[in-house]
Order: sequence, then C-alpha cells, then structure tokens
Amino acid sequence: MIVGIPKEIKNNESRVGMTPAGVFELTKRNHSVFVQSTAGEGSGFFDKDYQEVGATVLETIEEVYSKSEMIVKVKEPIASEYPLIKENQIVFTYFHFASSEPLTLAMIKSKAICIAYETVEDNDGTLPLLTPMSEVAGRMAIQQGAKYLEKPIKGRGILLGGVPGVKPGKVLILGAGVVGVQAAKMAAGLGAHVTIMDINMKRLRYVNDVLPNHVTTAFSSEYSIRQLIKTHDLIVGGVLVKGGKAPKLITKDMLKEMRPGTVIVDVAVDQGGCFETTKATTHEDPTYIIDDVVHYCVANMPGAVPYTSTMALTNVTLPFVLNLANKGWEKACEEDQNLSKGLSIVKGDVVYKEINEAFNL
Ligand SMILES: NC(=O)C1=CN([C@@H]2O[C@H](COP(=O)(O)OP(=O)(O)OC[C@H]3O[C@@H](n4cnc5c(N)ncnc54)[C@H](O)[C@@H]3O)[C@@H](O)[C@H]2O)C=CC1
Ligand SMILES: CC(=O)C(=O)O
Ligand SMILES: [Mg+2]
Repeated sequence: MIVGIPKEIKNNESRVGMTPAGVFELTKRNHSVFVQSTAGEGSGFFDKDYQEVGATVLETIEEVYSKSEMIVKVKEPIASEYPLIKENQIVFTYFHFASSEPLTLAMIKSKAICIAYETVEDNDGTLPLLTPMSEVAGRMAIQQGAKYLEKPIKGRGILLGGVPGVKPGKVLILGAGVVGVQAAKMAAGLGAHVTIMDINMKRLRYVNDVLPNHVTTAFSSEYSIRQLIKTHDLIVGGVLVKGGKAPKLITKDMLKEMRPGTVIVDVAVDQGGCFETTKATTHEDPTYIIDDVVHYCVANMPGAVPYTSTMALTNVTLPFVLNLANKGWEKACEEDQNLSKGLSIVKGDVVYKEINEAFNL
C-alpha cells in the first residue's frame, strides 16, 4: 500500500503520524511511504531519518495526499485539508466528529474511509489509541491549571501544593477515566487536595484503591457538582461518552458560584466540552475569561509536548497501521472487531451511531 504522512497544520501541533521506526516496519514489508518535508521536525525526526528507512520525502501536502492510498496523521483534518482527501482514501487519525459538523459533512462528501483513533477499542471496551494522549493531557491539565492559577495571569493566586503552615489548593476532577486518574495523580503529587467524581462506581473504587488518601472520591451528580465548585480552585473536565458529545456538567449559571480566579480546564473539549461555556482554544491563545473564571480549552494539549506524545501515540497506532496496510481496510476491519469500531464514515455513510445522533443525520 502507499502510505502518506502529511505535516500537521493545526495551531502549534508538532506531533507527526509516524516515527522513522514505524516507517521502517512498513518499508520492510514492501509498502511505499511518502512523508511531507519537515513533518517530523517538531518531534525530533528529520527528513534524512525518514529517507534512511526508505521513505520518499515530498515537498507539499498536496503531493502527499494525491499520491497516497492511506493517510496516517494525528489531528482531525482542518478545512484546508478537506479538498485534498480523495474518494476511497483511508484516513487514519483522531477525528472527534461529534464536536464538528463541518468536518463530518466534509468527510461524508469526500467518500473517504475515515477510521478514528479515538473509538478503536480493546476487548475490555477501553480505548487503546486514545489512552496515551489522555495520559499526556491528564498530566498536563494540572501543569497548565497550576500556571493559570497564578495572579498575574488572572488566576486566584494559589500555589496548589501550599507551604508548611498554609493549606494547599483544591482540585476537582470530573471523570475518573484515563485523563481523570492521571490528573489526580499529578495534583496529589504536588500536595493539592483532590476530589475526583464519576458516575461509574468501579472507577471510583479503583481510584480509592490506587491513589493516596488526600484524593477523595465523590459520586457525580448535578447537586454534588454545584456544592463542590464553590470551594475548589482548579476544575478539570475529563468525562467521555465514547464517540459522542460530552455531557455539559458545568452550566453557565454555575460560574457565578465559583470564586473569582477559579481555573477550569476542559480536556473534553475535543468532544465538544463538558462545560457549557467551553469553546476550543489553541496553544497560542489558550485561555479566556467568563464571569471571572479562567477557561483553558486547548483541543490538542499533547501537541505541545511532541517529543513525548509522538512516541506515545505511534507506539500504539503502529500495529493497526501495519494491519491496514497489509490487508486493506475491509479485510483488516472484518478480522479485527476492535479496529472496526474506529470506522466512522465510510464512502459517504456515517457508520458510528453517536455521530449520527450528534447531528440528527
Ligand atoms: N484536549 C486534549 O488535548 C485531549 C482530550 N482528550 C479527551 O479527554 C476526554 C476523556 O478521555 P479519557 O479519560 O481517555 O476517557 P475515559 O473513557 O477513560 O474516561 C471518561 C470517564 O468519564 C466518565 N463519565 C461519563 N459521563 C460522566 C458524567 N456524567 N459524570 C461524571 N463522569 C462521567 C466515565 O464513566 C469515564 O470514567 C475525551 O473526550 C478525550 O477525547 C484526550 C486527550 C487529549
Ligand atoms: C486525543 C486528542 O485529541 C489529541 O491528542 O489531541
Ligand atoms: Mg484533542
């Protein structure tokens, strides 16, 4: 198969869809790989590294898309990429369709085979291609939240860990999945007081077993969220309904219940966000303020730490890329039900229920 690796063009997105090690596994099996020039630079991989393992480096993104049967990338295609995607081309990447009707309509129109990383499943229902980026984003959520709690950038002016003689800050985490647990770990490590909420008791039991005692679990309900937001300095949103729009757990009226300078980090922004006032931001301009509450809603948080994220992502995507390249998408998906859960839009048809529901298609 001919596989193309374009350069990511989303704001401050420095990850790349494949490392030279991954390309080597493809070329070894007689697949052809086209890499756009400088695509890997942000992650520490140079054109010559790809050439050495048998890839052809092309100058323009147009050439990469036009010559390839399968595109392997990181982020969802953005508007300038829509016209480059061809009928019957496999596009294997994060899509987060439920948060973007224009993207959904463009991919229907393209008649491409869109396989979304974020809905590929493991036998136990977990999401192997989302997990490593959720690990990165969960950890980063505390790093970023701690920064924006500083007074000069309009935060409350709280040091999360406190100091001897002064109590620590309080972190509230919505969702005890991958993002939530990693965020809780980081916040607990800093010495903050942590409350983590979920509607899944199994997850709360897990957190209770593995995290230290200053991490408290709470069953998630509107009532309990309304109580807790009044006293917490940093609130992290990490809830997910697979493939669907995130539930709005914090509504606009609740912002008035928070103290001025509270920071809210909506990691779930890529599925539409779990705060009503969320709108996607970029690493260039990550925050905005509504009712004195600092919102951080960057949809590609791991893109800011590409040396870590590209490796973590491609470690898990490679076996699926090889399978798709070796067998073609139909056979690969027929033989691997977990991969087939990634099928979202196929030749103009939306085949993932939650995407249809998100837009009444
Ligand atoms: N902004 C970014 O750069 C990134 C965003 N993400 C996003 O973060 C989100 C979370 O991902 P994961 O932690 O991997 O998902 P996960 O599936 O591991 O965890 C989600 C948790 O939310 C819980 N949940 C669902 N509805 C709830 C509700 N009403 N109240 C409380 N909890 C509820 C679930 O029970 C589950 O435990 C996803 O939308 C993912 O796409 C992931 C990586 C990077
Ligand atoms: C999962 C995701 O949206 C990201 O890594 O950017
Ligand atoms: Mg994202």
